[in-house]
Amino acid sequence: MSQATSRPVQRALISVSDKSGIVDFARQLHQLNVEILSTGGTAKLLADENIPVIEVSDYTGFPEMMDGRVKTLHPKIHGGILARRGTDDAVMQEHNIPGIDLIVVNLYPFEATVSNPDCSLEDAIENIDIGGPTMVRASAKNHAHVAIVVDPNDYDHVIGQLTDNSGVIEADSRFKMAVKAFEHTARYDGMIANYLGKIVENGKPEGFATTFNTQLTLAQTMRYGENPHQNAAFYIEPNNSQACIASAKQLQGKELSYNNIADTDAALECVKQFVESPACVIVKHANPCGVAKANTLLEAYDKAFQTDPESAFGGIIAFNQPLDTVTAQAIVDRQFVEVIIAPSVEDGVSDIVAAKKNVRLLTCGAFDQSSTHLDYKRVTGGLLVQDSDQLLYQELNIVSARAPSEEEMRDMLFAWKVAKYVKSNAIVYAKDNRTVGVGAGQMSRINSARIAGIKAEHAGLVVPGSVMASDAFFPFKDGIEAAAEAGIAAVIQPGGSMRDAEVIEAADAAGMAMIFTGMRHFRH
Ligand SMILES: NC(=O)c1ncn([C@@H]2O[C@H](COP(=O)(O)O)[C@@H](O)[C@H]2O)c1NC=O
Repeated sequence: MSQATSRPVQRALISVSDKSGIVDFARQLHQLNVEILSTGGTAKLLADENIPVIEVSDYTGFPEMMDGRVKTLHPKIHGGILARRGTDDAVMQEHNIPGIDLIVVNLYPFEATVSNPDCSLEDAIENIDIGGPTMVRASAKNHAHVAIVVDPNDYDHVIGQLTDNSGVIEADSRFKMAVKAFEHTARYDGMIANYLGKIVENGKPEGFATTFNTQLTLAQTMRYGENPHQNAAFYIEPNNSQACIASAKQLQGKELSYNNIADTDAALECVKQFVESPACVIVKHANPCGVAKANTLLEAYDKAFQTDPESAFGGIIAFNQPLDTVTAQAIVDRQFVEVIIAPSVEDGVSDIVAAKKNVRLLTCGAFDQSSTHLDYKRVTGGLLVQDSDQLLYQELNIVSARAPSEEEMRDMLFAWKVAKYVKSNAIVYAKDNRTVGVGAGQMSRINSARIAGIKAEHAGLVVPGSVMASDAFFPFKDGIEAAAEAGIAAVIQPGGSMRDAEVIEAADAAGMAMIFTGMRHFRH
């Protein structure tokens, strides 16, 4: 942090596009005897509110020109901001450059402008603020002497500082606001580069930008990462309004760990798929180990738990509807759980979960099914970026001789949704809207099928009559034969193998119904 100046603020420059709160703020500055300089639109607003203000054009002797492209870009402004008080006093005097001690700027709304699909390239370019970021960066650089405010939420803090410290803004505050200012301009330039880096010949943005710029904010540092010898932190995206782990509210319990966050994300994203009736997903090590939907949340939880009680121990439980007291009580009475997350909790739930003070209870708000985002995966030396896997199937094509029954069809669609959230190779056995066995993350599909069978056996669940979902096609008929032997009645899979004919033949030989979805759901 640079050495503090203890000079009171005498002069402020205010130039804002987002004018919320500015009138009150400026009025208070005036009452504190701060002289206010301001640009056209802001100056007019303040003058209309009877706040004494000097227009920047009068101050510099230069009119605002070129449709606002040049307003504050003048040595009298930038000298006043950048001058090192004590070091540059003589030169300031020589060129008649008074110091400007407080800069209040927010930028042309580039992000909002380009979020309109009809925005032209010309409009976008005119909304690239030049004078604003120049003042923001200059004052942030010279935070030893100057305070920069880019966030209307900081107006009260600044007034508090000026009032409490006889007109001085403390060094610590100036430094923090300077960091915020550089974050602000970095994000702003990142958005511009992302937008322009996507522009194709017709002047419209398309596809992926030539560089990847994003700004995530530190939400939490952790005691450790995936393992105790790894340092870790959680960064979140700005302005996130969707129901997700990044915006979830923790009502009680220990601090979320790295693995808690990853697993809660997996559980929540899986349960979000079930909209029509109460559903529960229990996740262990990023894979659903029990999923069910039912008439009540309690029944859904009970069925999900029964799939794999062994694995559910220490699991993460996600619900798609407000958590009620009966279900909360059942969880607390029955099992060790790391995290419980639901859109909201009913009255009394927090008191029940409080009996287990370490259990993390989170709410995430109502689900918005329409929200889409990009998925990122770090590889050494790079980042893989893709659309998130939002779709479910391309078709539901009955390829077997026998058509599935209504119940089989229902269970196959249920199992298919779950399989999307199981690490590949994924095999999900299901019956009556609940998982019967889940085989996850195996290097061969047949082994995932075997594991699903073993899981069902351990839980004492009956496989015969269940359906099977496979996240990708069966390369050989052996997977189908093994499933038939276990008593699987119907199979849902993408299809598309070179040996589809053999696979279908094996299903027909076993009297199984088989659906091709035409869409694969690998998850690595
Ligand atoms: N060109 C300049 O010298 C300049 N100086 C400040 N601005 C911006 O003008 C806006 C405020 O304009 P007004 O006060 O006229 O509403 C602010 O967002 C500020 O960042 C400028 N505009 C764009 O670059």
